[in-house]
Amino acid sequence: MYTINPDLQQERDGATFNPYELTIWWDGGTEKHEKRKALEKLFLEDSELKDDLPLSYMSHKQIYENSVRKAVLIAKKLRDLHDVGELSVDTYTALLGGTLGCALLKEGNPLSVHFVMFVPTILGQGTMEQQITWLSKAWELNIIGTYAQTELGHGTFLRGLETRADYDEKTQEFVLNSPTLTAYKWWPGGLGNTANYAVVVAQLLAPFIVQIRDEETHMPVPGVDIGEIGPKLGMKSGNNGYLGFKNVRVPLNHMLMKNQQVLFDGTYIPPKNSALTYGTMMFVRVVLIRDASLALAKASTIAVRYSAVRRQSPIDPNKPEPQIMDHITQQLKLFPQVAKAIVFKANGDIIYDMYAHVSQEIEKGALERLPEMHALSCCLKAVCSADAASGVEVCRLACGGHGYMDCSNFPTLYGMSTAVCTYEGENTVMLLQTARYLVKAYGQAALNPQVQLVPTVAYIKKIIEEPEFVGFDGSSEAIVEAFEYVAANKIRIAYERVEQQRRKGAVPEVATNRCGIEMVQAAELHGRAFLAHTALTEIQALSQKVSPALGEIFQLLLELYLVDACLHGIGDFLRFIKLTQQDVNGLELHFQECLKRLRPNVVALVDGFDLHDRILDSALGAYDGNVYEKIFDAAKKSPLNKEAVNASFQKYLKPLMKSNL
Ligand SMILES: CCC/C=C/C(=O)SCCNC(=O)CCNC(=O)[C@H](O)C(C)(C)COP(=O)([O-])OP(=O)([O-])OC[C@H]1O[C@@H](n2cnc3c(N)ncnc32)[C@H](O)[C@@H]1OP(=O)([O-])[O-]
Ligand SMILES: Cc1cc2nc3c(=O)[nH]c(=O)nc-3n(C[C@H](O)[C@H](O)[C@H](O)COP(=O)(O)OP(=O)(O)OC[C@H]3O[C@@H](n4cnc5c(N)ncnc54)[C@H](O)[C@@H]3O)c2cc1C
Repeated sequence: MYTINPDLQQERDGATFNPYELTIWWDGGTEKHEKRKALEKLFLEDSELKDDLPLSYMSHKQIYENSVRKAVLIAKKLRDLHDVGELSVDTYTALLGGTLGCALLKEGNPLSVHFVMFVPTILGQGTMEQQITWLSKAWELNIIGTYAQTELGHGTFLRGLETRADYDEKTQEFVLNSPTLTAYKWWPGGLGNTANYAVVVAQLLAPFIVQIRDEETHMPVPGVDIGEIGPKLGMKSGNNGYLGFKNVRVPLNHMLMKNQQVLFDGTYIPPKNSALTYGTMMFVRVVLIRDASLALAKASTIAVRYSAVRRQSPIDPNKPEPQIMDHITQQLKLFPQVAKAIVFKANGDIIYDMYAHVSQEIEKGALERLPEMHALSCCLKAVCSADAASGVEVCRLACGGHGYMDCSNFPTLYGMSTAVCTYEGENTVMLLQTARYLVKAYGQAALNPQVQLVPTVAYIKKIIEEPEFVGFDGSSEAIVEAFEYVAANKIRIAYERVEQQRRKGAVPEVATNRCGIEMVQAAELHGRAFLAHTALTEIQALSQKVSPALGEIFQLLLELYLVDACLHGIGDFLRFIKLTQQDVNGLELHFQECLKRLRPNVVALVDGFDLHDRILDSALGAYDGNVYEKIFDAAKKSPLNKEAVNASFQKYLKPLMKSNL
């Protein structure tokens, strides 16, 4: 019998808005919502896509083989959808890392990098002719590719990559070599045992399409040394691999030549902007902002539902134990994560649209907005992924001991979300990229007050025009303005310290390294100021478009997000703005007031994310809230419970116990 836990039901009955309305916004409209539901039905009800045994009880090899089996089933279904004309970009996204994809292959899909990086690189870096040659084969999965850039010795510093592609004019071929152990490609997803082609980034820092396995036998082609890199913290079925080359020859036209060319006679024509080679990474960084929102939505759904069901420790000694959500410190942990999920979602959508616009301009040869887009995508990728990973961990801790169980799904969620802090550009490195741009922008504005800065950094000029911040009243508008003011001052400090170092004779790179701490702080605050600004404009506008009941909730989430963000950075605010004791008290009380006001609606809010139980895959977070039954059922699946006495008793324990007699 399907019964809903009464505490959870009571929460739902007490909500003041309809979660379905939130779901429709979250999904991007009714049509997209219906498509998502149909897709979930198609994939989640397929018994072949379910795992009988939890992954924790499978071996490394079993996990991989099972993931390939399922990845192929998913790919076949995608092909069927394609044949009936029902395949859209949204479908791909959902199935390759989105919520649905993570439900079907919770530890990663060995074909993800094929779709997320191999195909986009051909699109972004290949000439029209190269696209015609490779794209249909890749879409149809006649070939399976990966993106092999990182090496054992270098991931961040791409100019330090050691893989060589030397041009042989006589045969008009490139010869690929890994001259050292550290030149081996290391990490690419799907490279271990799955892919037979790879985009290989080699010096001259260009992408090459290289066949790495035979199309029939799947044996590595001569001169290629491939393997899988072994177990990792998470993403256990990503099939990350290594790859070395010894005199592997590829034709000249296997170098992807949209942005840079090598002619038959070996003449090299460099790209208009060297960063164009890094285009695929920018695209993925943009997508990762939405992924951060999804990670927080999942984690907060699990922890909020559990906190409505779990009762512990009386608050009033004369009353029964309350739902743990009534401990205010529990609200402190959970509610900001719900608010961040919504704010990151709104930001992710905006950035995605901005990226689409900028990449259209780039296609036409207009590169003016590329640096701005790069700077923004880097710091947002860093800030959102870091907040998502720490938010998932906060939610796990908020579930006490049971949060530590695999069956809570927090270990997997954490493994997946913390990986984002490293891949597609390690977060500190990303912040330093943004900082470099910000410091330059500040310098331009400081030297020439008439200079026009691009919209996302235009606020920097305010502190030059009006060095004093006046009129902080604790409102959302004032917090956003203060955030920009604080960020601008942090950028100013980074700029001034870099200049000081340069005056002392340091070359720019050394000066930047000496000021790295100021630089990352400035970039983080710039990211947070952008998130706050967009949250204000987008969520306020959104509140007007939905029902008054939901509008009120959006406003409340906005306030909660902003006050929480402000209190987290209060040291910086106090440093640059004349806040009084009363102002800070006001912020603290406002924050607590937000928690109190959100309390009756928080279950409905996470219900509004509408995450299917299979997507959550958590004994603690299921819609029905039958937590204890589900924890027990999960424990029963342990192979150690299949026999009353384990063989180790006779073999080891008993002799030990007897020898003590
Ligand atoms: C499912 C998961 C799959 C995971 C897959 C992966 O992880 S795949 C592997 C993922 N791997 C990674 O993510 C590796 C991370 N590493 C990198 O991306 C780069 O090596 C780097 C950006 C750190 C430095 O690069 P560098 O040493 O060549 O550059 P520099 O610092 O000397 O700056 C030179 C100029 O270029 C500019 N610029 C740079 N990038 C871009 C861009 N994308 N766009 C536009 N512009 C860009 C920069 O701002 C600067 O401009 P300025 O100031 O001169 O006007
Ligand atoms: C799960 C996963 C999947 C991946 N998939 C792929 C893939 O499909 N294809 C692929 O090519 N790669 C892939 N990668 C590799 C990934 O892109 C790199 O690991 C990442 O770019 C970081 O590079 P690194 O490992 O060299 O770190 P490092 O650069 O060695 O970082 C180590 C430390 O050094 C610091 N550091 C490095 N440079 C600087 C600097 N300039 N200034 C200040 N600090 C610095 C960093 O901040 C960090 O604290 C994957 C990685 C993971 C974890």
